[in-house]
Amino acid sequence: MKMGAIAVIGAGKWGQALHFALSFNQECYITSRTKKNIKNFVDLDFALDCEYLVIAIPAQEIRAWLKQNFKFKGQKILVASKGIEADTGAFLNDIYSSFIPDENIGFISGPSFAAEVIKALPCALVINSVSKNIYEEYSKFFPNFIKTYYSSDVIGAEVAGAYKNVLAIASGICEGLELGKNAQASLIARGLVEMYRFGKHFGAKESSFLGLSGAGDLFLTANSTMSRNYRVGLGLAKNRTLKDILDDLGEVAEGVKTAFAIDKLSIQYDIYLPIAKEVKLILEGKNPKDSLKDLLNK
Ligand SMILES: NC(=O)C1=CN([C@@H]2O[C@H](COP(=O)(O)OP(=O)(O)OC[C@H]3O[C@@H](n4cnc5c(N)ncnc54)[C@H](O)[C@@H]3O)[C@@H](O)[C@H]2O)C=CC1
Ligand SMILES: O=C(CO)COP(=O)(O)O
Repeated sequence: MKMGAIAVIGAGKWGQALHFALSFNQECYITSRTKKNIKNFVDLDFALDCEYLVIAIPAQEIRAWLKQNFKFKGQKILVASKGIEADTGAFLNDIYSSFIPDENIGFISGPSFAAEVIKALPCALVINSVSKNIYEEYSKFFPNFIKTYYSSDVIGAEVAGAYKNVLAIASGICEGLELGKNAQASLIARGLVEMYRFGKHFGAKESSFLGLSGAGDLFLTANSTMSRNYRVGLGLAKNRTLKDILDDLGEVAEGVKTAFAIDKLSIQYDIYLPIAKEVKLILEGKNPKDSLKDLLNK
């Protein structure tokens, strides 16, 4: 194994932004399914032999990708994806845990549009891991325009990062329906309560929802057309079909599949999640105006 070497796996928007940021203090490699003209682009085998691996592929692809490609030989993983597996309702940490010991896994969370990170604009992020060593080792790799914090609340970070994408869809719908800023702020605030209720069920800490991973990322994503999930919501409110919206987007909007995962878990564990439920129903074709009426009267 190449000790001390770092590689990013997945050269989408976030993978490329992280590669850019992680190249400030050291050489950082990057790989993806198709060859790209990026500095230090390497093949997958070269990347998998690095001690530090930042994985930025869509949540729904992770299990199959790990099965097909990954062999654990002591690598330290930083998970950059935000989502819950739709088919099973599995959290990403559970998926990674069956391939890699928990002490070798960290999750990066917090408000971070790739388009701003790749311009070296400042932001603050959280590295979440049961092992503080993972935070200490990874935080040294980050450039000085990114401040990193440590948290051991892996499930809190995971839930917050995944749930805010669903709420960003709801917030985009709110703007698309021209319901006004009062409605949008009400939706986001109730969304925060809802995602904490969900997280608490799985043992997440309240502090994660009050900080960068929860409120920070939610306020960012649910207030900006820079968010792909928000733009999905805008399209749904304008009665565009989901297929049409996603074809146009050409990038992943994790909230779409995650809405189904959350709904599955909400039924399985009997957790009251009215906003996520309506997002899932709208994705299945319910008229957003009917969802609004139902939310106001619940
Ligand atoms: N774009 C952003 O601002 C941020 C994105 N994220 C998260 O990072 C993850 C990736 O997002 P983006 O890079 O923005 O998406 P993207 O749509 O720009 O790129 C996804 C990349 O994953 C690759 N990919 C897809 N399926 C794959 C597979 N089976 N095996 C290997 N590679 C595969 C694609 O080729 C593509 O390069 C998502 O979970 C997203 O929520 C997190 C923070 C910020
Ligand atoms: O997670 C993000 C910012 O923190 C990116 O959000 P979108 O995937 O909605 O663009």
